[in-house]
Amino acid sequence: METAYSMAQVCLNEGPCLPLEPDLEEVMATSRDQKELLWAWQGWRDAVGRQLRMTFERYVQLSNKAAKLNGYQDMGALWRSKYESDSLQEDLEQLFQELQPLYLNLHAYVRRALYRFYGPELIDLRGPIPAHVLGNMWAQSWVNILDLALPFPEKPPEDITKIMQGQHWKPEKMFQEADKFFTSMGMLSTPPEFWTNSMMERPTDGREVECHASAWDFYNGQDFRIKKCTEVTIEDLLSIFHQMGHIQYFLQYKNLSVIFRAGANPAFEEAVGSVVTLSASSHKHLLNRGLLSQQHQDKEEEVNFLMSVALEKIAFIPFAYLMDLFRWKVFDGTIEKNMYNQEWWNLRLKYQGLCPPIPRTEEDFDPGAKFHISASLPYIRYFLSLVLQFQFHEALCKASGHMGPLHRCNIYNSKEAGRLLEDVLKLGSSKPWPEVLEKMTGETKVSTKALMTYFKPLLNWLVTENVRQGEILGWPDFSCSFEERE
Ligand SMILES: O=C(CCC(O)(O)[C@H](Cc1ccccc1)NC(=O)c1ccccc1)N[C@@H](Cc1ccccc1)C(=O)O
Ligand SMILES: [Zn+2]
Repeated sequence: METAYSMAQVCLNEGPCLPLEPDLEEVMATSRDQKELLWAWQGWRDAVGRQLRMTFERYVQLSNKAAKLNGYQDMGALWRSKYESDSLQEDLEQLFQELQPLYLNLHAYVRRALYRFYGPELIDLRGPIPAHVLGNMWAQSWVNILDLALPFPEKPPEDITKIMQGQHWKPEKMFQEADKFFTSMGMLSTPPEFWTNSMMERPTDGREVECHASAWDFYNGQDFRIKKCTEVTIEDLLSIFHQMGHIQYFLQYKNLSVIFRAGANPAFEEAVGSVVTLSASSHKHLLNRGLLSQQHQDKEEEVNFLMSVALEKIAFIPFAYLMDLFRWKVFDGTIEKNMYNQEWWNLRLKYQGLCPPIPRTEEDFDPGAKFHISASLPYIRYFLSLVLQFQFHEALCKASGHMGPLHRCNIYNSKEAGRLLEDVLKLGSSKPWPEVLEKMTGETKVSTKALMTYFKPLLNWLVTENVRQGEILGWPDFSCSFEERE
């Protein structure tokens, strides 16, 4: 399934066939022609999802067999056991409910912005949003339609990708930039092997590679690598920070017994790189690194900035939650194989407030169009990481002596924050993760408080704006309409 996903392409009538990275993702990110977006969206699902369906059915059977032979109810139970909690699903639902007001306000606001651009024939102001116009192949991040959803369009942010390309950034420099962030905090730098053994660009010698980024620990205390088909964009720079967070964890726990060379739990592994990205994407840091020229941000520019972070992080919440809600139900038999696609879209409607842009059938297998489903990679780790990374950010900012709003904090150069983060990462998985969380934040429970604090100024603005527009929160018109569109 993973190979089929990594090799899939969508062919133009006459002319080239386009791979997902960078071509189809570029179309989904930049096209404002809903027919072109539909072509890429449907083409990818025809090329990947449909092909994986039969294999996925067999994969479910074999996975459950393996899980049962290892004493678990089903594979979903085995995946959840990694978090060592007998109230995991209830705790996750609680976190999701706490974040709903933020998501519903963002959804209503973005729906209005898309209505303004695409019109009433595509957008129903009381209904779900079609999944192909959100700027991302899976509608998991909406940051690429910031231009359509900018609160103060007369004060557009600088285009960092253009600035990077204008400064002739190369992939290696992007990796050095991320490495420098960690060393600026007094943390560990990558060994020479990293720079010779990593694959930082898609090979041009014809080798077919899996382009979805990943970081690898070779468990010999010396060999650590990243594999990524890097493009010179701000999105890829931030993705590299995420990958270098995995590498930093490897470096910090490399002297532990091999059994403990892992994150405190899978969400901790994902949160490390993402927490550094919160600082790296701050206006202060990008200015300091010469990627922005505008000195200060006024109130309105700050709302614009918070909107860009929310389009990345808040839009992600329901997607990251439903990915394993779906798979847990497939593994425990609640979702039978002849209902995979309709149940997938039921969850996409219920949690994300999205509709497919065209009718879907059980010939399709749309979940398979996402890497982690084809690669059998659990996803709830990213949902939990989203909450954790703001809890970590708050703790590290406090350690660095930051005063003022959380969204203005940048822990670059902070040796105090570096020491706190090091002390936590050095533990690997040698302590129960609530103890590790307590060492970092003083709390033993995952809490949405820090995330809500970070976005408070934006939520205030969103609520005011949505009330002013008379928006309906949610999607009472829950049917997905497919009337023919020119
Ligand atoms: O998939 C990723 C990044 C890849 C990864 O770094 O999480 C990678 C996934 C992977 C790929 C192949 C084999 C195994 C895992 N994870 C790692 O490289 C990794 C994971 C655990 C320990 C060490 C490395 N991010 C998710 C979610 C995400 C995260 C952050 C920002 C945006 C979106 C996505 O793109 O949907
Ligand atoms: Zn990761």
